[in-house]
Amino acid sequence: MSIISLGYLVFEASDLAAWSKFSEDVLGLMPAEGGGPGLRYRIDEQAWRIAFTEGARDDVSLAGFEVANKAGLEAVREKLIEGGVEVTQGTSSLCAERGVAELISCVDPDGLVVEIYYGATFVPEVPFRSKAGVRRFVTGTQGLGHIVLSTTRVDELRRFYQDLLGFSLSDIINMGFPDGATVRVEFYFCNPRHHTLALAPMPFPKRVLHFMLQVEEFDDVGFALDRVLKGGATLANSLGRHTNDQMVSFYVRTPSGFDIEYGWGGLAIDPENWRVASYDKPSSWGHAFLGER
Ligand SMILES: Cc1ccc(O)c(O)c1CC[C@@H]1C(=O)CC[C@]2(C)C(=O)CC[C@@H]12
Ligand SMILES: [Fe+2]
Repeated sequence: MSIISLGYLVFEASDLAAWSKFSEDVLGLMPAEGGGPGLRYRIDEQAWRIAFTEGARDDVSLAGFEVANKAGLEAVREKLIEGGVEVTQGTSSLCAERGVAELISCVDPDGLVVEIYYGATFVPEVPFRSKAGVRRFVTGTQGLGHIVLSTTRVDELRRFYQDLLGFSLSDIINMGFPDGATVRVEFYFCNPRHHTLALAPMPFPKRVLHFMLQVEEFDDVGFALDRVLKGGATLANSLGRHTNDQMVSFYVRTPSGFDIEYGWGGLAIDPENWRVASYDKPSSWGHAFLGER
């Protein structure tokens, strides 16, 4: 009884007009109906998945993780409290704003607000439709995608996400950099998506290095790549295939300075029978680094 998916993400962004154009015209997200100030987008039947509020940080400000039901919420609440984490009950107006039945809120060791909820709102009567022509994003039991956090406190974050929230290690990649440094990135799953969370112990001025959205059809990666090149957005890493989850993807620089990975073909694992693996490189081909950070 623990976390079953990454359900929603909120970012604080300084240029909402740029994000609005980028989200719809490049990424192919669908504006959500209603919802307070800022921007809110859908990628499937869920009422919203990704939101932006105006602010100077240009970083992720909140991650919403899903539990199956009330029993799941109580189990996670107990683990957090036992682990010494302060837990706040979401008010009914906050639940209404998020469109969930119930939520609790806490803060991870790096200061990221984490909400745990069940009972998300679905709007099947308004089908997902992308102005840019994206057919389907891969969500469902795999949740919205994955997020990679940069940190200098990997031990504390591992304790929080693995020992308290119940994430499991998928694998470890020891990445060598041209300057001779190696970074040990840890990948974690909570459902059949190979990783929902990764922890990268490297200095970066933001918490989020990138988050990943996966499309069902390979051509929708190609069409998105065309829109990036045509729309003047910066390609951060070229098309490539990752060693661990076998995802074919590219990375595009967002208006907030972190990246979005746009991918297809990621491995769906059997969470009950997974063995940890190690790799010594991030990609079997491609993902050439193009954009300055
Ligand atoms: C290695 C890998 C496997 C699967 C993924 O979904 C994935 O994003 C990665 C790359 C992770 C890694 C990262 O996000 C931190 C910044 C890194 C080190 C880069 O600059 C390239 C690879 C990136
Ligand atoms: Fe990724």
